[in-house]
Amino acid sequence: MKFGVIGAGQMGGGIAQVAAQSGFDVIVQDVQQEYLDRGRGVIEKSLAKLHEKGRLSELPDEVLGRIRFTMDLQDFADCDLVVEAIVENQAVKNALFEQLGGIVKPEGILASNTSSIPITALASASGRPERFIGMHFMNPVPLMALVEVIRGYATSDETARIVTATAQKMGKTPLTCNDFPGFVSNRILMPMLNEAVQCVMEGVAEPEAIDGIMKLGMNHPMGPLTLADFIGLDTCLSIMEVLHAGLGDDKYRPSPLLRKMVQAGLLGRKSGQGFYKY
Ligand SMILES: CC(=O)CC(=O)SCCNC(=O)CCNC(=O)[C@H](O)C(C)(C)COP(=O)(O)OP(=O)(O)OC[C@H]1O[C@@H](n2cnc3c(N)ncnc32)[C@H](O)[C@@H]1OP(=O)(O)O
Ligand SMILES: NC(=O)C1=CN([C@@H]2O[C@H](COP(=O)(O)OP(=O)(O)OC[C@H]3O[C@@H](n4cnc5c(N)ncnc54)[C@H](OP(=O)(O)O)[C@@H]3O)[C@@H](O)[C@H]2O)C=CC1
Repeated sequence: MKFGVIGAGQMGGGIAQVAAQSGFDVIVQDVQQEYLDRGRGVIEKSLAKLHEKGRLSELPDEVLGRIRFTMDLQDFADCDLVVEAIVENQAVKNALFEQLGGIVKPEGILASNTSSIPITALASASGRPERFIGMHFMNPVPLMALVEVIRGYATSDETARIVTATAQKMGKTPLTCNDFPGFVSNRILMPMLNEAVQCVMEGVAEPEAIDGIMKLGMNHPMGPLTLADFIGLDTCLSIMEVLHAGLGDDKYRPSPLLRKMVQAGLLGRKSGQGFYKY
């Protein structure tokens, strides 16, 4: 299978890495050489770590050798499956899928790793709604077991079957849901993270205490503010906005502090500062 990934950020890089570990030939695109180089560096570090722990069946260079990096979308023409992992913005994703729909061979499947944007809307933009699906990996992709598979209104059974089988070949457990705002994962997770931000804003407790309470009290592997920093506060805000607009209930209102931090460029780990400094 020829596996395409658009976006070499934290998710795109992880998806490309795991696809290559599974034996697929992978091509990764981003809009600037600098982002491709950064993505490659992250993949190299992750492969080295997995190798060191005896969790790779091949040498890191053999896996890396199956990944090609490009800035040219035309290189995706012969892909069997393309997973998009660019910024969480519907207009930007729509424009990309309009383009990809005209480039990738007609039998190729297009998938989005979106956290919350309606799969059915992106499917319409692609011009091939039967061969369009949500393939939602979790962060960090090399370590997390789940792929949330989201069927759009017109996704065919064949597309769902191929994508489910591909996720299994990647060593993941695919679980399927329908196309509602935030799907299952972020409809449940993100209001909790947003509430943690609201607790900071209201002075309920310091960030360290909020995270400690949820880690030690609920056995969560990361506290909610650490996790929000890890995901990216810009991505968290975009997801809350989709939930708020899509479900029309004020219980999904993004915390004003979350919005202010994003406006200030405090995006979490990827910008060097969020609730914590990195
Ligand atoms: C927003 C969305 O749309 C959807 C989402 O993805 S929501 C986010 C979902 N993800 C989560 O909720 C993650 C929550 N956190 C966790 O599950 C855990 O903290 C974790 C799996 C990330 C790490 O687990 P852990 O074993 O308890 O922590 P930790 O000891 O720090 O890390 C384990 C090892 O993995 C390594 N590691 C971390 N990321 C890695 C990666 N990408 N590749 C390879 N190794 C990695 C660490 O370096 C560490 O190595 P050492 O043992 O040598 O130090
Ligand atoms: N972060 C997370 O925990 C998770 C995120 N997701 C989803 O995955 C997607 C990517 O998120 P994440 O990896 O965190 O984001 P990042 O910001 O790390 O990466 C996004 C990448 O896409 C690039 N990009 C932006 N616009 C375009 C474009 N038009 N064409 C090609 N590349 C582009 C970005 O470049 P630039 O730097 O120029 O913006 C960047 O390299 C989002 O939809 C997000 O919701 C899903 C699961 C978990």
